Amino acid sequence: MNLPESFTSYTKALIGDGLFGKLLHGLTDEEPPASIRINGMKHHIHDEDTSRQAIPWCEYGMYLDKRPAFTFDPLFHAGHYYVQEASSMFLHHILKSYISSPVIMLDMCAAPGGKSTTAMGALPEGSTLIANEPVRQRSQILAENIQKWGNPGTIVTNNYPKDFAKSGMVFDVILCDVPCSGEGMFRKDEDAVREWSTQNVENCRNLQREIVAQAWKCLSEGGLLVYSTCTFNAKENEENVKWISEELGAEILPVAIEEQWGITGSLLKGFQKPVYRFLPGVTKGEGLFMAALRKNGQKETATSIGKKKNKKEKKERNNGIKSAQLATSWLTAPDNFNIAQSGNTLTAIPKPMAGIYATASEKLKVIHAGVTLGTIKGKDIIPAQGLALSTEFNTAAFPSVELSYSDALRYLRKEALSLPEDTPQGFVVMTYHGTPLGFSKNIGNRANNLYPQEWKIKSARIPDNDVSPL
Ligand SMILES: C[S@@+](CC[C@H](N)C(=O)[O-])C[C@H]1O[C@@H](n2cnc3c(N)ncnc32)[C@H](O)[C@@H]1O
Repeated sequence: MNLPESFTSYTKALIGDGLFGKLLHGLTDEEPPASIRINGMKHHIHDEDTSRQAIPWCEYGMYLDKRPAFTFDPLFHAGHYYVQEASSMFLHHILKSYISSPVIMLDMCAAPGGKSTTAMGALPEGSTLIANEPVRQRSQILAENIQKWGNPGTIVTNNYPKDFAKSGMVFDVILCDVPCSGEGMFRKDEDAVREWSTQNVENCRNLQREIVAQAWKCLSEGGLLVYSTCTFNAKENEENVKWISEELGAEILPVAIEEQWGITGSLLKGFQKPVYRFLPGVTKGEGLFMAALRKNGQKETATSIGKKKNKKEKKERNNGIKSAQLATSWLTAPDNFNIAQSGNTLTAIPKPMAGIYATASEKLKVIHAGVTLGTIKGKDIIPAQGLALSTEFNTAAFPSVELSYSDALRYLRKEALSLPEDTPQGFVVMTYHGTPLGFSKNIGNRANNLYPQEWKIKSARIPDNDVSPL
């Protein structure tokens, strides 16, 4: 790896020769450790499994001995786990340290969804998360990953931070996992090395401050801001945290850590505040920086938004009422939801998030919310992929067909499958190891594969054996 000279000289001066030697070894001689994070709402972790190499700062995280081709694991597509490098899971530890009752959280820079799904595993039940991504194409990937995860308490938006600042919405917790110069990605992504420059570090720093300044306007008094980058330099890290503290008045919060985790503290001279840096070669994970900050002031929660009623929401609910009666039987606890109709699409919105959903629909570009139930087509409602993957899905509402490993991959490649002869006509859930993958429509002589075109596996290869790490 050819590290840029100005990166090397700056970083050496910042972290010292000893740490730099370890970092260099980590970047050039060590394989990036493979790790996944289990979806606790879909998959049970067996405590007695002593072979599991736990990630100490996240109860759902585990290191793997090798990196399987996750694409060929149907359970990966069904949202049983997320492939995430270990350092990023530190967000779980921060949220667990400071959040103990339901909150409304905003993930401002959320695609592809690693930290949003981490947050969902850490926040108390009854919380709502808005996962936002301003880049349109990336917001679609985010919506896909959020739906695979299957937690109904999520809204996905496609907006810029200034849109949130204008919306008047407030949040108890905001994560700014800001775009950065990506030094922490050097060993995984050669483009990160090629694209690095001191000018880009400066540009990133300015953009990061802009994002945080807008986010700050949406943070409730007493609210928690988590600032995060995947880069090493102090300009985008300590200097920004110092700026947030001095210019915006944030309190920098300590998080309990253990020495053997190998997390490095502040490297900026004269700034001895609690911040957390993960260096390859020192920590078992990729490069990352995180800090927890509090907006000082009288504690008030954003949950009051959830109590606001909105005319638009009521109208949508009334329009959808007939089809809604049918679609609610598709949920395990329909009484916990309101049904919203937008165009021909029916969506189930958890009652505690009704108010925030209404406000978000009015002020922001919402591209996914709650559980997408289906699309009305004539007398039919075509069940949605999001329903099949939701943790709220009542699987008993449809007949199901259990697929073999190779058929499951064929289904995920959107190939037509022939179903057993005794399969009833109509919509059928395709399962693998009892887990829903999606729907087909059995029309007698054949079955239409309803797996979303944009989600399908593109590779034609089918491994002989199941590659699942679970
Ligand atoms: C570090 S990545 C986020 C990774 C994500 N949090 C995860 O864990 O999967 C930063 C994201 O910020 C988005 N972004 C770019 N410009 C932005 C802006 N002006 N405001 C907010 N986000 C922006 C990028 O498109 C990118 O998806």
